[in-house]
Amino acid sequence: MAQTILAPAEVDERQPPTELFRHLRSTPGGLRSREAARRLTVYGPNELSRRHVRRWPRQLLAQFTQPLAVLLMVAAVLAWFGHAPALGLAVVAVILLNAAFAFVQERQAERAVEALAAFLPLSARVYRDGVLVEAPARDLVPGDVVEIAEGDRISADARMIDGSVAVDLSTLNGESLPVVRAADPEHVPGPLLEARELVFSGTSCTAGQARAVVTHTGMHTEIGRIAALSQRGHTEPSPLERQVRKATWIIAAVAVAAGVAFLPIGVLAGLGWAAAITFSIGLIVANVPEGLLPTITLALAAGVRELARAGAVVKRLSAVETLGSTTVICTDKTGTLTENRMRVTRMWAAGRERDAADAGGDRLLRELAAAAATCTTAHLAGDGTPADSGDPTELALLRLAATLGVPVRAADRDGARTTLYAFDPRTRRMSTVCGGHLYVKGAPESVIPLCDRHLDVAGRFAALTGPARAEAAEVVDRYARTGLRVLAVAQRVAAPAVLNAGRDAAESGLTLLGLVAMVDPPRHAVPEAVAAAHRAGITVHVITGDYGPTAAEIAAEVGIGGRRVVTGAELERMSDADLDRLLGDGEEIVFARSSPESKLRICEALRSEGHIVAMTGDGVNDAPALRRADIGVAMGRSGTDVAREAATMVLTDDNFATIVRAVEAGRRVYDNVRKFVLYIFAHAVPEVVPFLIFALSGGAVPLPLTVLQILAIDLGTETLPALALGRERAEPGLMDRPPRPRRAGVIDARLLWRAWALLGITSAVLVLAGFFFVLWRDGWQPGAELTGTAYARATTMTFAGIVACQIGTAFASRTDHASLRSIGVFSNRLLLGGIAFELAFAAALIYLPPLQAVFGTAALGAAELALLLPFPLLVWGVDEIHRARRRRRDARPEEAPSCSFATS
Ligand SMILES: Nc1ncnc2c1ncn2[C@@H]1O[C@H](COP(=O)(O)OP(=O)(O)OP(=O)(O)O)[C@@H](O)[C@H]1O
Repeated sequence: MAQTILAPAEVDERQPPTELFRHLRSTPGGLRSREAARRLTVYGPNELSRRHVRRWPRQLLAQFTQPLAVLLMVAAVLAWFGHAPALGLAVVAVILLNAAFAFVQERQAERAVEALAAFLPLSARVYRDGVLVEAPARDLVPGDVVEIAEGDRISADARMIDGSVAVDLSTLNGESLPVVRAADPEHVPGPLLEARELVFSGTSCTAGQARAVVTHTGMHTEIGRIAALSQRGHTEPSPLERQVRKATWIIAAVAVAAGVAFLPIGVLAGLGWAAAITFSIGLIVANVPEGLLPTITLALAAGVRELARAGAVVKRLSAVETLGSTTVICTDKTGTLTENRMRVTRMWAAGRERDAADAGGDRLLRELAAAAATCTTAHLAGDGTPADSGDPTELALLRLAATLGVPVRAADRDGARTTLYAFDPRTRRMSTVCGGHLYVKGAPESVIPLCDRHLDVAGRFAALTGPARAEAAEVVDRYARTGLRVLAVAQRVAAPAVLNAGRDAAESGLTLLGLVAMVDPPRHAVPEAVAAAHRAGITVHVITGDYGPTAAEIAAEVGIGGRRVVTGAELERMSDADLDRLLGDGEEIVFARSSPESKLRICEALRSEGHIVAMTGDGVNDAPALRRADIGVAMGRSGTDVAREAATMVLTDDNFATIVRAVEAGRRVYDNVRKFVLYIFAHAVPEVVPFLIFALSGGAVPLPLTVLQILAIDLGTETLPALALGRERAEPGLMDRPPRPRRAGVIDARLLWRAWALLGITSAVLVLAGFFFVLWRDGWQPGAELTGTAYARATTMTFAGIVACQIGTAFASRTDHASLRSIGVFSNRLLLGGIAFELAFAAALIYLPPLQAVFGTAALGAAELALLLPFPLLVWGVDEIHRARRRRRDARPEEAPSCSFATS
């Protein structure tokens, strides 16, 4: 069919469908795939090309206007005027290096988030070669005929050709109320966005089902024309980043205060103004933690990337840290705890019960299976679609009918159907009308009350009396208690006009044909994941549309909670205060037959109690609860596009176990941020104390460290080990701790105590010991002048001492609680590499003559090196003992932290 195609702008979507098809050279059966492929090369992929705004120059420039950079610039200028041009140049180098470092890290973080889009490709159901297939939305072309159903994101501008849908147009016009769109065979004038017969790319379908022919794709769609929408949104800093920014400021203020305070002290100690100014500046530059923020952003981005690989795509960097403090997970049952692979195992009709495998010989059970299979819209593989498509419950019914020898072919079923009353999650039933027959299937409590007749033991129609109802109810409960999902199937024979007249009129006076019960086994990784969540102090509630006893049994099989079941009706009657009390008990609850509104209500109640809530959902109506939860979790496979858009995290494997893995990753990232903050903070004490000694001795002790040596440590030797700490693996016991309280700061008193008091003071003592050792060997007397190589060797020893101590600090920082042995001394290869770099850098500074000249260093001899050798071990050892004592204290029962939110 090689022919010319209209340019996109020439397609008039308002003309009647027959003309539109002619213009688009298509048919209601869609395009052939060869033709679609040809059009794809002509029109290009159906995606919004980002306007290529060059952002990087602005981003790079922004690095230099950061307040901390400005502070450093002031320092550089002061150094210049203070006759210390070398220091001035060094500070400029620091500014440049920092800006480059931050810029690269920010770009990497941005890319990590952008790359996630590839994990969540949008797809569309489109007719190709007359068959309905699922294709990537980017492959849609004008002329394609697509099917649109509840929960779909509409991926191209299209004109409806049959059916009707409710559409949420808020992305185009800001209106949040859905509007109804339906096919219209006429030419309809009026404003484009208000046209009743058109649907637009970027909007979503909230109800109904329809077919439509694509008129515009990619940048030719309405949304493509709205240029602003194709630009990237502004990313908010995460709470962790905000906290760290605040802490950075506090530390910068302390550094400046210390620097300024040093000035008069230095002068009084006989340093002279120029040297004192140089020193103040050095102190400030060294202690302003410039690289902290970008490093944290990068750690979060690394977490995002790793989570995506594990099957959890998060859309915001901040979600990673929120995940780590999750206290409650509210999960669906079907597909999340279970495999969503249903198989009918038991059947009941006319007082007879059979295993599905043995039911083939029973006429009534075969008729029951055929009726249930007729009341479906799913497709088995090879029957109109290449793979199974549709609701797993319906696929199970289609398979059952085929096994019992009464297969229902999709083409016959759809051809005979005159009306479809789609599955309504509120009433929990669906019906189809074929001529004079109505077939209904759904939750037994929904279907049986509409029945007034049933098949009696002899297979004749009889009134559905009280005892017969009681018998059916008893069977339902008995099946449900073993974890089976039970559906009731009913029919009605009446005049087609009555059955097609509307749902309420049609679904009454039904005849109960029987019950089918299906297994949906729990996913095998779930019990272990639930146990892990419990050890981590996380409560798991199940919120499901399924029947109470079924849900309670599945919950019990995977290890969730007591057997407290609250039905949707009970929840509706419950006051807010009662709900708070119920949730406050800490008991795990199964909310059965619940509605999307109850999800929202439970979420609100938990959040108001201070919980951090992760909530799963897959339907259109779940979107508000997903938005409201701290972490809205949508299903990548079975969920609707609408739920995926509302969620913060999308599970590409729909598996509960992945949520728990994501919580663990969140905790680990947060822990690692603390690790490198600890490491970076610890050096402050051994750098500052020597100056205090110099100042307090009134200059009797020479200044133990030069400014450039400080800069070499903070901006040279330490950088790689700090980054490597951000990549530490999870510490043992990470998931045995209770969740971090919502308000806990990343930099707390314990961290500061460990950094400054424990690691810092130990290092300072060792460093000074090294310094005095060199002085003593040189026969120095207090108050005596030290010059030349002797002084250079002494300061070099301080420099090398700090480097050696920081190696010990790096190993100590690797764990928060656990012993180093439990994680393996050599398990962080990056850190080993970082330390090797640190040693090589330090050695170059100490032994290479050109660098000696710049940094005022001198070669150290064997005795000095021998003295330095135990420093790392001593620093690490002190911290190891501290952690061991803490572990012992935590293990004492009366002081052990509670591992369960319930009992805390
Ligand atoms: N395709 C269907 N046709 C008729 N009834 C159905 C269909 N699917 C589900 N039901 C009935 O509606 C009930 C609720 O289904 P719904 O899809 O809301 O929740 P669910 O899949 O059981 O569980 P979850 O909320 O955990 O995903 C089911 O228990 C079943 O009785």
